[in-house]
Amino acid sequence: MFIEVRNIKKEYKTGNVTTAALDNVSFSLEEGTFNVVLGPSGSGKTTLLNMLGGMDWLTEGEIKVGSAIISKMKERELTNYRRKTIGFVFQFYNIIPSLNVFENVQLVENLGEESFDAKEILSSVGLKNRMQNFPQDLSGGELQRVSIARAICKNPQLLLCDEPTGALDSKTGQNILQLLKDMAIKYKKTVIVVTHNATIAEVADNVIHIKDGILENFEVNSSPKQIDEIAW
Ligand SMILES: Nc1ncnc2c1ncn2[C@@H]1O[C@H](COP(=O)(O)OP(=O)(O)OP(=O)(O)O)[C@@H](O)[C@H]1O
Repeated sequence: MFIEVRNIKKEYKTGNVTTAALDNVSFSLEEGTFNVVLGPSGSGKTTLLNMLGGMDWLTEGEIKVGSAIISKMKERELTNYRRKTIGFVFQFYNIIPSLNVFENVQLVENLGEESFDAKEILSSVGLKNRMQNFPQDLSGGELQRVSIARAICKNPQLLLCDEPTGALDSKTGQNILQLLKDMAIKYKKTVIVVTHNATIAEVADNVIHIKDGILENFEVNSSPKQIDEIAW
C-alpha cells in the first residue's frame, strides 16, 4: 500500500475547548488511485488532507506514505516531504497574479529531483497557447489547470486537492476532474480529492466517508463511473 493511515487522531485546542477534528481514522490507499474524501462541512476533510500533506502534527496515530512514516518526522524532514512528495491543488487556485502562466509553473521546476518540463506539463493540461498570458486573462477552469500543472510539475507522488471544482460550473468541473484522473492513470500519481459533493465520489476508485471526525465508511468502487456520466 502506498498510503497507510493508522488510528489517527487530531485535536485542536482553543482556550479551554478541545475539538477532535479526526478521531481514530484508519485506511489505506494504493498507488495510482483516484480517491475522494466525502463529508459535510466541519467533518474533518481538510484536516485529513493537511495531515497527509505534512502541514501539521497528529495528536495520536501513524501515517505512512511510501516508505516514510511522516507522523514521526521533525519540521525539517516534513518541509522536505512537502516539497518533494506532495502537490497541492486548492479551490481558489493560489496563482501568483504578477507572473504569467509559464512563470507560475516554472517556479516549482527546481523543487523536485525529477521535475517535468514546465512547457510540457502546460501543454498536457491544454494550455500550450496560454503560457504568456497573465492570470487575469484566464477563466476559472484555465486557472485551475495552471494550478494542477504547477502541482504536478515537480513530479510529486501524491496530489492533494481541496475542493478543486468548488468554484467551477459543472462542465468545467468535469474537465478538471478528468484532468486529475488522467494524472492518476497517465503519471501514476495517487490523487486525493476533498469534496462535500457526493456526485463527484461516483467517479472515484475509493471513497472515504467522514462525519464528525470519524471514518463512517471506506467504500471501494469496483466500477467507478466515467466523468462524462456525472453532472452536478
Ligand atoms: N486550526 C484549527 N483550530 C481549531 N479548530 C480547527 C482548526 N482547524 C479545523 N478546526 C475544527 O476542526 C473541525 C474540522 O474542520 P475541517 O476544516 O477539517 O473540516 P472540513 O470537513 O474540511 O470542513 P469544510 O468542508 O467546511 O471546509 C471543525 O470543527 C473545525 O472548526
